[in-house]
Amino acid sequence: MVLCAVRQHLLRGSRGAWARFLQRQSRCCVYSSVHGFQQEEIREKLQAFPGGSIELLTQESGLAVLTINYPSRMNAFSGSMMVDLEERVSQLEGWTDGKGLIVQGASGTFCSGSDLNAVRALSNPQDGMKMCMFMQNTLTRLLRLPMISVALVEGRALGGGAELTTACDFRLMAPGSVIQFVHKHMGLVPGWGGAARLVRIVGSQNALKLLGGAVKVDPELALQIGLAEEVLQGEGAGTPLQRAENWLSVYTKGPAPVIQAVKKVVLSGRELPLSEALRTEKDVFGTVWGGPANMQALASKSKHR
Ligand SMILES: CCC(=O)SCCNC(=O)CCNC(=O)[C@H](O)C(C)(C)COP(=O)(O)OP(=O)(O)OC[C@H]1O[C@@H](n2cnc3c(N)ncnc32)[C@H](O)[C@@H]1OP(=O)(O)O
Repeated sequence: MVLCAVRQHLLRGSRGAWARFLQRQSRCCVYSSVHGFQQEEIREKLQAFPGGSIELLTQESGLAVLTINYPSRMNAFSGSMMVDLEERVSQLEGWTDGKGLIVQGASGTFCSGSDLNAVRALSNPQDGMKMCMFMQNTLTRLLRLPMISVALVEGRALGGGAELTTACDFRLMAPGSVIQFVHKHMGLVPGWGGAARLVRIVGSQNALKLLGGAVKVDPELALQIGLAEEVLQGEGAGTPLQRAENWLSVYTKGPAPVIQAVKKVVLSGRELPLSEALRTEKDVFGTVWGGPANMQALASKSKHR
């Protein structure tokens, strides 16, 4: 009832207020203090395991590139990189011009999972669960960003690195690259939300095979089961990053509010029960209906031949 009143008020009020309301909704995390999760406490623990960085480059075109950068450890995630990632995701949430995001690893390889040195030091179940909640919150927010995201996989995406690829809308693989959920070999299962997302991407049968067999997924198999969208072929066609940018630009062409609306309606269809998804779709529709792009298209009497 109260929410309805707020919604009506916002609808009657500015379009910006409603957009901000929707944005806040998409920032909701999986875990909060209600679940015994104390963000600051775990941040402090993670910061005690430094090394590497997460770099964010935003471009005027509305595309951003997020780079996992710890080449001397094959881009494994140190504790401070987990905190960095959370901060970069916050920055992206506030980027009103954002339309597309490419997540890549530095120096020709994607990510070798969590830093095993940090894993050894945090090996008690309580700390492990806290790290897991922190990463689930961050990766859920990454997947829910109102922009179309791509994991550009070169080299290896192992363990948590494989999980990270599933927190993007699409996976593009370079020839010779591998995605491998190695968790079973480590006596583990995914904990960063990778299993839940994998089931939604490739179905439960394929997910069982990939996790149960710790299968090395090459580009051919990834295409076959729907884990990857494309293999970035062609030596002369620029760097893998340029090829990924070209691939993504097809889907991010157009005004930011429209591209963001596209992502929001697909996201709600993916995550919400049908009635709720339909209501969200209506709300998002209301943010673009009569908006500048819509008015311009009407004025130019655009044809779609
Ligand atoms: C969430 C659950 C998880 O993510 S559990 C972590 C899962 N990942 C792993 O177990 C990866 C273990 N590493 C490997 O299998 C190999 O190092 C891979 C990545 C295949 C690379 O092999 P190779 O090309 O021969 O290089 P290398 O072994 O000499 O590695 C270079 C340096 O990088 C390091 N490294 C690699 N991965 C990690 C990691 N996850 N954590 C910490 N350090 C890692 C290696 O130890 C090696 O370091 P150094 O040169 O010996 O000092």
